[in-house]
Amino acid sequence: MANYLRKYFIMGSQNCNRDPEKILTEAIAAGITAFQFREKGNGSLSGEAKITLGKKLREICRQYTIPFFINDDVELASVLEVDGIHVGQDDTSVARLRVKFPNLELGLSVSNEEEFKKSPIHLVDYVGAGPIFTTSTKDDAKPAVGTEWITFLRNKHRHLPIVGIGGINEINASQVMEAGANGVAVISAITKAQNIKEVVKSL
Ligand SMILES: Cc1ncc(COP(=O)(O)OP(=O)(O)O)c(N)n1
Ligand SMILES: Cc1nc(C(=O)O)sc1CCOP(=O)(O)O
Ligand SMILES: [Mg+2]
Repeated sequence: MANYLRKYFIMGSQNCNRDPEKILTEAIAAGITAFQFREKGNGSLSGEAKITLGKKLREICRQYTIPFFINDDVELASVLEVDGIHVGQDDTSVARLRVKFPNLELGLSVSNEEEFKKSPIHLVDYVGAGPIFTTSTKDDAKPAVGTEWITFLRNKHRHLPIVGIGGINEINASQVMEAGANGVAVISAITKAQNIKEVVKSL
């Protein structure tokens, strides 16, 4: 059941202080199980530059058979021949995506009870639950919800694939798993790591 969620790495060039291709290649060698291209926020690329980087990162994932997700950008989903799409509550609806991309994995962010109530859980392959801890990576992140949020979702849906996100690192990842998550999604824990191999192993 969605084993690819276990160590889910998310990255865009705006998160990197060195070559994103090198960071992704090191993270794959270290054992990540999925990758999401999230080119978004201050300093991110757009237009042709975004597509060019997306193609390079997609090719690396293809080479190592790592599932490749795109964040938000539905047009790029086809261009990059992605394995899956991750959307939030205010992005393209999961219902539309399910019709347009019947064979892709679909992930949806669910950050609180209000969002949970209006989410078509039966249409998604997994939910991204967070921010579990405080994060400085996403400017418009909602308030941290703690690992209780994972427990809440797990009690509602015993078999729902859940990935925790937000402020997760090699030290607190075990709390997220113990609360019932299938995996952890991280950005800065890997992009800012001194030693990617050690961090991914510890996750
Ligand atoms: C695995 C995963 N979970 C949550 C998110 C956040 O998605 P969203 O709420 O749409 O916010 P942005 O990432 O688009 O800023 C995610 N990307 N991945
Ligand atoms: C992209 C994203 N989504 C979040 C959510 O709560 O939905 S938190 C977040 C940023 C995660 O970055 P880091 O691992 O560096 O904290
Ligand atoms: Mg989004």
